[in-house]
Amino acid sequence: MADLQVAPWTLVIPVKRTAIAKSRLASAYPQHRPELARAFAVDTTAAALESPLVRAVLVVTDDPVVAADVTAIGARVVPDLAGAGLNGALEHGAAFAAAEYPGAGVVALSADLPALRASELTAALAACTADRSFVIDEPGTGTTMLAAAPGVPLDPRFGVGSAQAHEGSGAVPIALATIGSVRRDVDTAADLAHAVQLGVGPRTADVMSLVMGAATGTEGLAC
Ligand SMILES: Nc1nc2c(ncn2[C@@H]2O[C@H](COP(=O)(O)OP(=O)(O)OP(=O)(O)O)[C@@H](O)[C@H]2O)c(=O)[nH]1
Ligand SMILES: C=C(OP(=O)(O)O)C(=O)O
Repeated sequence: MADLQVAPWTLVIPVKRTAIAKSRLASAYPQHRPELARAFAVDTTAAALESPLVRAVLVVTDDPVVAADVTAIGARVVPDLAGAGLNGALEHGAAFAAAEYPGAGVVALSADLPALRASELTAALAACTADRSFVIDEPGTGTTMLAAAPGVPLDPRFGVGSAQAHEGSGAVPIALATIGSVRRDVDTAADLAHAVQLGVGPRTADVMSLVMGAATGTEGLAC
C-alpha cells in the first residue's frame, strides 16, 4: 500500500464507455468485447494501486460498471467530459488531480494494460525524472504512459503517432528494457495473445476462461 503522504504520483486512467470501447477486438471477440475492455481497466487500475509510488488513482469514465468496480478496489472516479475525447478527458483528470493532490506529479496511464505489473510500473515511474516523460507502446508508435512533474502541464497528445507527438512536444522517452508490461497495450487479438503470454490480471484471466469455454463449447456461447 502506498504511503499517501509521500508517494509522488497521482495516476489518471481514462476509460471509454465499454459498450463502444476496444472496437478492434470486435471481430475476434464479438460477445466478450465489452467485458474484456472492463476487465483490462480493472486489472490496470488494481496494479496501479499496488505501486508504492502512487498516491491516488483517478479513473476518468462514464461507464457505471467500471466506476463501481474501480471504486470497490480503492480508486476514485472522475466523470468524463461529454464529447471531449481522450486528451480532453486526460486534461480534465489532470486538473482534478492537481487540485486534490497538490505537490504530486500527474501521470496519464492507458487502461488497456491487462498484464501490468506493479513492480514494472514502479520502475517506470522512478525513471520519470524529466519535466515530462513517457513510455512508448510495444508497437513503437503510441504511448501508454505520460508523466508530468509537479506543476508542469501534462499536455497529452495521445492518438495515432502519439510517441512522435510526445517527443516532439519535449517529453523524454523512458528507455528501460524491463517494463514490457507497461508497454503492452491491447488493441488487437494478437496484442491480447501476447498479454496472456506475459500473464494477465485476474479479471482478464476470468474473461479469457469464459472465452476459451465458449470456443470449446463448454459455455455454449460465442466468443
Ligand atoms: N475517458 C475517456 N477515455 C477514453 C476516451 N477515448 C479513449 N479512451 C481510453 O484511452 C485509452 C486508449 O484508447 P484506445 O486504445 O484507442 O482505446 P479504444 O478507443 O477503446 O479502442 P479502439 O476502439 O480500438 O480505438 C483506453 O484506456 C480508452 O478506454 C474518451 O473519450 N474518454
Ligand atoms: C491512443 C493511443 O493508443 P492506441 O494506439 O492504443 O489507440 C496512443 O498510443 O496514443
